[in-house]
Amino acid sequence: CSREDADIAIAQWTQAFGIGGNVDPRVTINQTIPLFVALMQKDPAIKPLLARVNVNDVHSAEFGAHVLRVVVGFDLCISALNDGLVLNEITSHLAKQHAARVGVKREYILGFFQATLVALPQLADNFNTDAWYNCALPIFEAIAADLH
Ligand code: HEM
Repeated sequence: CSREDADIAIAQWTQAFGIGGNVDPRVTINQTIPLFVALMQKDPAIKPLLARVNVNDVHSAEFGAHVLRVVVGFDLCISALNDGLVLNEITSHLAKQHAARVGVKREYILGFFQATLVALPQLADNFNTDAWYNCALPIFEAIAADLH
């Protein structure tokens, strides 16, 4: 993840999900819900893990709040791409939070990376797959580091 890759990944993520700009957070939430829905269709074992955040109604305020926590958490990571020490602190914290949730598997987090690969080209101009692989994939891997 070169400095150039990082800058591209940050810019395209920000454009697509609108965090840090003037985009209504409801837009961000509505764009992210289908990623979780696709993940759960692929692997139904994910659904019970999200029962506490009202996954039975993905358009509920509770599920929206959960999705926003995920996006904001990921945004913190992406925004720290040019500061390895900070990035490491954030991903370590996220890794611990997920390791504490029994049933969350490494493949779910990596599946979420794949879901972003499908969604981002539709949301960002001239989406750069290489930059996303080089810079975003290591973030997902770091979040999954303590999972099996
Ligand atoms: C880049 C990807 C992800 C990020 C940045 C992320 C971030 C977060 C954050 C910030 C929380 C709240 C933690 C807390 O307050 O304790 C959370 C909770 C959680 N995440 Fe993730 N998450 C990601 C992907 C996933 C995926 C793919 C799954 C699939 C199973 C998942 C499962 C959970 C569960 C089960 C919780 C707890 C829900 C609850 O409050 O009951 N996460 N995540």
